[in-house]
Amino acid sequence: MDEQKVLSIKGLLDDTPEEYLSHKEKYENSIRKSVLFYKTLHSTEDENMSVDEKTKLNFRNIVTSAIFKDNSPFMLHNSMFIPTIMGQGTDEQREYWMKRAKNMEIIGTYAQTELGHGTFIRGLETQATYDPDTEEFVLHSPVLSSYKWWPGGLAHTANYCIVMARLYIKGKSHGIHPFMVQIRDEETHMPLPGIKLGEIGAKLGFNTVNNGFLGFENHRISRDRMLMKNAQVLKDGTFVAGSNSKLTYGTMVYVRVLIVSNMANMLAKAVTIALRYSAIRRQSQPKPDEPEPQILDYVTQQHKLFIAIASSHAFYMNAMWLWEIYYSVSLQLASGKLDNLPELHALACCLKPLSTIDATAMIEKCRLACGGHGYMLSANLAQTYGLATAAYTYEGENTVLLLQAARSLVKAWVGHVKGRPLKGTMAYLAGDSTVKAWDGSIDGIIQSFKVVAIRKISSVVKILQDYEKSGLSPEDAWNKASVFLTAASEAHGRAVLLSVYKSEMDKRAAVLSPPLRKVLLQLVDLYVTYWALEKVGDMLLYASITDKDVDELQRRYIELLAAIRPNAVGLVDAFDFRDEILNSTLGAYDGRAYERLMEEAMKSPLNAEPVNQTFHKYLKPFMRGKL
Ligand SMILES: CC(C)(COP(=O)(O)OP(=O)(O)OC[C@H]1O[C@@H](n2cnc3c(N)ncnc32)[C@H](O)[C@@H]1OP(=O)(O)O)[C@@H](O)C(=O)NCCC(=O)NCCSC(=O)/C=C/CCCCCCCCCCCCC(=O)O
Ligand SMILES: Cc1cc2nc3c(=O)[nH]c(=O)nc-3n(C[C@H](O)[C@H](O)[C@H](O)COP(=O)(O)OP(=O)(O)OC[C@H]3O[C@@H](n4cnc5c(N)ncnc54)[C@H](O)[C@@H]3O)c2cc1C
Repeated sequence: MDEQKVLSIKGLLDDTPEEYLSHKEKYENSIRKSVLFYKTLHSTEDENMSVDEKTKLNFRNIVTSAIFKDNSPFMLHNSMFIPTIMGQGTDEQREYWMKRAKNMEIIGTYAQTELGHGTFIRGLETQATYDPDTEEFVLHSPVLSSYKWWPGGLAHTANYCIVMARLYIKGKSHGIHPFMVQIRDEETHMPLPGIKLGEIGAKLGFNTVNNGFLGFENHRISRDRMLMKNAQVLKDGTFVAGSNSKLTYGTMVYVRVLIVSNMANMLAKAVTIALRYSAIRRQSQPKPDEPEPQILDYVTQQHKLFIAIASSHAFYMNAMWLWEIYYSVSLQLASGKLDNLPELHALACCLKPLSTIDATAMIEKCRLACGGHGYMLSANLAQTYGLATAAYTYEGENTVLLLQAARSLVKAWVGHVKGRPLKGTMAYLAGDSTVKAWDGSIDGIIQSFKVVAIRKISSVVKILQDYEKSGLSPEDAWNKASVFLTAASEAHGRAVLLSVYKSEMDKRAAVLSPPLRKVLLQLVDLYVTYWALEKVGDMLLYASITDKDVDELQRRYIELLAAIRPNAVGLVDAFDFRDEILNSTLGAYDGRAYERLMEEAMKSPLNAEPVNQTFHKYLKPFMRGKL
């Protein structure tokens, strides 16, 4: 977005420090900013969102997620409401609803999770009962646990939403399907009859996303409000099943792919803040006759921060790679070819968890690396953590997704043992898993991660088979082995993250200037070496690493930190975040952290007066023994 647009947005926003607003004021301020922002953003977009509308949407998501500290109440409109219309609507439904949604004539959200169910979609209780006499669906929330609970923007912002409900026809359940439901009057914004709406309350973060609850009391919608691309209900109530019931879960796969790039973005913001602050902060005096050094010169500080730079690059490369796979599978699905969907699902179920686990931990490490000032809300590290850690849970809780990936890995391995060929990102499982001697090169270490994954998958399959031989049901065997099933998925995910980061960088290296190539490949080396040391137990067990090899790896790691140090500030400047986007007293480009901390402190309402009224009301009588 060009300079003028950003500046005009900044001017339009005219931000008041959200930290001192009430819960209600925060929401109202966020609506004000969102409206102004989208008005400006909208005018910069190609009106005919071309073929790859999702890429354009991703752009809008990127900027939206970046410009709001706690995210916008419009977030779900772009990230799930519109993608669901695109992915689940018939051509005519897309034609009608996409126009209204893209022009912001309506604001939508995605209501799937209920008070009683989030992970187990097949357990959702919201009912959509077809009435052939009136050709309508009757939406009903039979019990409290069936209330929709969590959807962003649902409480007071959206006037439409996609409701994932259980379809009943003549008393028979036909599974979960998407329904377009108007929830508020377009003129008065009052909830429509038979619809209960409200906000779910204050949260760890996301406090301006307006997460809400929704209950139905026999609310009727016309038949054409069921999004019928993947399954249909005819006028007479005949149900026409789709080619694969999981196609209705398509939006979740899309968002999981989006989250990997979002984690790259979040982590880049946090490490920009922490690293710039580490360059201006001076502390302690290791050498008596020298001035206090920049804390960035402490190797422990480099250890905390440089991996975050490399991880952001790794997530970004993996996200772009995964996005390509998503895009090609989407085109295949559109032509009825489903056989690559399981692999895409398994990949998303690995990379979304690993990127959120790593990003959450590393963003927290960035905060901790900034001492007391990192604890200030004005540093914008706590809020960034709050946004990232939410992604551990939403869009499929990480444990559950890793178990989903394990399901695919176990099936692939069992098939391989029976002679079925492996393909795509699991083809390496057919490779030789015996490591004669440790190979400390980048490719050698990546190969060792693949061996670790092969060995973990094969051993957990053996555990499962032994449990079943002992008489346990497959479900009980699965549950008993589940800790090591998630470990096998993580190992597979690590192998994918490392090999894709390396191969994607190799592709780009050829067009980079030699100095830039050198620095970026140092980050690849740092990433691979860091994880080899983090997973040294696995390397000892499965990859024949010796104590001498570990010693060499540690020395290489230390040298890499030293090599990256001169370019560290340049590497975070290269993320090119404007101060308005970083929104941080510690991370501003000019390095005036202390002045900004003081400026922000003076905005505290408590500083409006030298003596607070509680002195005369409470303190003074208390201290005088007169209370
Ligand atoms: C998968 C489950 C956990 C289990 O479902 P179940 O029905 O029990 O299925 P199983 O029996 O286990 O498996 C059956 C088979 O189906 C296959 N399967 C399952 N799911 C899928 C799928 N999605 N696709 C394809 N296939 C699937 C499975 O492999 C089995 O196959 P087989 O039998 O082995 O052959 C399921 O219940 C589940 O998915 N649960 C999770 C629920 C969930 O994800 N909920 C999400 C609700 S919406 C939400 O949380 C929204 C949150 C807010 C989102 C905000 C978005 C922000 C994005 C970022 C914005 C900014 C971006 C900026 C970008 C940048 O910064 O760059
Ligand atoms: C900030 C935020 C925004 C959200 N926005 C939306 C939204 O816009 N729309 C929407 O529909 N939803 C939204 N959600 C809801 C989110 O999708 C759910 O919270 C998530 O799917 C997890 O479901 P749950 O909360 O019911 O937890 P549960 O499914 O009850 O899981 C709780 C715990 O039980 C464990 N567990 C559950 N099942 C299994 C299993 N099979 N095996 C092993 N362990 C298991 C999990 O590991 C988890 O730790 C949002 C959530 C958050 C935090």
